[in-house]
Amino acid sequence: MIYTVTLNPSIDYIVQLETLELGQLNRIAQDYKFPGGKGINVSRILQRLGKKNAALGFLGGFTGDFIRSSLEQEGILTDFTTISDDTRINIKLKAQEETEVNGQGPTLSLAEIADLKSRLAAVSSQDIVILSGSIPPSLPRDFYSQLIELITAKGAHFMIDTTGSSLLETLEAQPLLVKPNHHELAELFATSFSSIEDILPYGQLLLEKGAQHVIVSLGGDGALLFSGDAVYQAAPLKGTLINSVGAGDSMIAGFVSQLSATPDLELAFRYGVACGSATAFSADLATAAAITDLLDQITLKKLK
Ligand SMILES: Nc1ncnc2c1ncn2[C@@H]1O[C@H](COP(=O)(O)OP(=O)(O)O)[C@@H](O)[C@H]1O
Ligand SMILES: O=P(O)(O)OC[C@H]1O[C@](O)(COP(=O)(O)O)[C@@H](O)[C@@H]1O
Repeated sequence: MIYTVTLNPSIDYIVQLETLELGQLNRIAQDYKFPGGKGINVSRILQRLGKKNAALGFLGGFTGDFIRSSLEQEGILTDFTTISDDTRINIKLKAQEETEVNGQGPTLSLAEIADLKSRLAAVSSQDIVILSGSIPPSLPRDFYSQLIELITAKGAHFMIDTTGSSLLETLEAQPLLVKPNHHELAELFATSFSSIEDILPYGQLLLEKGAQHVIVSLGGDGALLFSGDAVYQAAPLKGTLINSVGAGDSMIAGFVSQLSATPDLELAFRYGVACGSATAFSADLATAAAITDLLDQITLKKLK
């Protein structure tokens, strides 16, 4: 079974405007509300790919109710911890350029935190747990490490998608996958990249530090996969960018959906790229049909 854990879910409020003028009254052309947060996006794509999974994390208030019922309507198993504070709303402004305004997240009580841990204690060696997204401010900074200790003690595998020291600290526990985008990777090692060649040593460094597979996503420029001594590059896919929110999460879902079923790494990477791009070309997350349409268009090059 695949579990996703979203410590800081959100309603993603997508707002489209012709132009955004700060300090003026702006009228919205179109808006959408989607259940969001990184692990929740992974769950939604896994479900569309026919992979049974359960979504865990903290949900509270009217915003939390919206997310829970949206996921249940899509047939996703939910096992969230109910909290007394409201789940956040993240604003995604699509005007001349994309601007994101993400909330900090709710305050959590000790009992709520203990409840999440007890739900996760049910995992076994057959399971994969996907830990994804930011940590609400009331949780200790090493909270992911605490969860990883609990998960690996049960023999389950995990993947993690977070940033900064929260990511680095978890590498020695050998995550199945980490997927920084190139900005996050540069920030992680206080450097900057001007070419694919610049990125290669840092992807390999994440493997050396313990990750089993590394994907470095490059937004509209494709992606790189590092595994063992091999490095693959996926060429960019052409299409009209509609909403890139959730593209990275979709990529993780596509990759893990295959990795959990076959040892064919290239196929898993193709699925990852197809899911990421299909989401970037959609208003909401990608549909199964949109993903299948893109699968044949992906070109992989083995760099090493
Ligand atoms: N504009 C785009 N055109 C085509 N594919 C895209 C586009 N944006 C994202 N993708 C696909 O989705 C993947 C993840 O997107 P990215 O923006 O790098 O991740 P994140 O959302 O984590 O920042 C990319 O590696 C790429 O395959
Ligand atoms: O937990 P964070 O880092 O604030 O990110 C949450 C946001 O990330 C998203 O999961 C999208 O993530 P990606 O675009 O990286 O795939 C949104 O749904 C959500 O608003």
